Amino acid sequence: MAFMHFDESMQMIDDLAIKNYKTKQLPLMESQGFILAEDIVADHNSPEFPTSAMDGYAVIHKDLSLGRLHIGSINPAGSDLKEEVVSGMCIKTFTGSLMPHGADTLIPIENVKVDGDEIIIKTEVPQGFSVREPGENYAKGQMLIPKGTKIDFPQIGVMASLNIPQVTVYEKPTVAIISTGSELLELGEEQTSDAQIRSSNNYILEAIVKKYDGVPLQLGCIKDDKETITKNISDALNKADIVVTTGGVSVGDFDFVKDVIYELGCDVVFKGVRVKPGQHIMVARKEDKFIIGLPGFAYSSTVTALLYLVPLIEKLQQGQSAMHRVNATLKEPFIKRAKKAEFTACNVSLEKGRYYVDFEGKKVGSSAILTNMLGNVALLVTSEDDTSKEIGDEVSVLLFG
Ligand SMILES: Nc1nc2c(c(=O)[nH]1)N[C@H]1C(S)=C(S)[C@@H](COP(=O)(O)OP(=O)(O)OC[C@H]3O[C@@H](n4cnc5c(N)ncnc54)[C@H](O)[C@@H]3O)O[C@H]1N2
Ligand code: MOO
Repeated sequence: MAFMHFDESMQMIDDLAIKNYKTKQLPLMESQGFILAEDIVADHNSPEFPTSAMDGYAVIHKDLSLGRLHIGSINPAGSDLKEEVVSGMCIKTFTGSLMPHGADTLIPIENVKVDGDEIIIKTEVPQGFSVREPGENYAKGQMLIPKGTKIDFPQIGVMASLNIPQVTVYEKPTVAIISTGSELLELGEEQTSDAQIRSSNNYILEAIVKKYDGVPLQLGCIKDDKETITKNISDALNKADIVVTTGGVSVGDFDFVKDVIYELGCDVVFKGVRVKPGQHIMVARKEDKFIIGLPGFAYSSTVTALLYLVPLIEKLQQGQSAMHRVNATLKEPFIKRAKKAEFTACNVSLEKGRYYVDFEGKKVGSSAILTNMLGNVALLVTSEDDTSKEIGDEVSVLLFG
């Protein structure tokens, strides 16, 4: 099967339609970090009534020219004052108090001198000064937070002010993680042969899932044995919304994962993309569940998880992309090595509002070099039609958010 263009594979992920989204209700204070599954619309004005924004005296503006006003009464915040301001008088009013009826302006304490039960106007203020009009913060019917927003402190605050104790959110998808490879040792497992290597893939994937709003279900490492792989993937598919595997997707005699995915009766969205690293990537679906077969190499599985797994986690929650592309200037030449879309680990720095890219400390070699992901890392993105680049050239860089 011919490998597809990287952009086409991205478009196919984008076009995947979800039939039934999973949502749930959460108490407001447990909803931080979830994605909102309902529009939040104001059901009242804030403030509901004209409210004082300073400590001072509520007056009728045209009375300021009288120079002196009688203090009729006192109106602390929280009191439901019935008395009205009439010409020639004022009511002492505080920050957060409702403006008394009749008054249109609040003259601050600093602008007057108190003389017995009267105030003397020292410095006038314009009409309406320090009066918060109804709807100043938000107006009844106003759409405040659209569905699809990730809930963080500003949303929590605004929803609290709207008296929303329960909120409908998308469930974070459960992502089952399986690494395949008979050579793999889990964390802490004793090494018994020189042919064994320590697995990093299933752990880095768990961390990626957590960072990008999924719930990881760590299933560890399994052997390159077709029966074991079949059983583990089909069990995982029952328990999770997304199953992600690493290894076993290329052309070796023991690369069973791709065959198992076909044999489980999944619809293969694509298999094989002109991308480096990760050309053997496989994405399949079974109704609203997904299986992603990532290549075994540590750098490949990490990059392809960011490119394909993260958007699927976001898609199941109607979320927005946490990663974004920016333009940057090359501080070193970049040698284009493959006629594929390439994602090359680079160092990114921000200087005077511009991003710069260099490759200091980054090794050129196989897709096993996971340490290239350390440091202030981002991915330099080039397309299959790009050629090598020079110092000073503008390039596109993917930041991890
Ligand atoms: N004849 C060909 N050989 C290979 C091709 C090809 O097209 N023709 N493609 C190469 C590319 S590109 C990649 S990427 C790998 C992908 O192979 P698999 O996905 O089948 O992965 P494995 O062979 O199982 O493993 C590859 C490599 O990664 C190590 N590995 C595996 N799992 C882990 C883990 N959990 N943690 C850390 N490292 C892991 C494994 O030991 C191998 O060294 O195929 C190329 N070959
Ligand atoms: O798929 Mo491989 O990741 O290009 O090394």
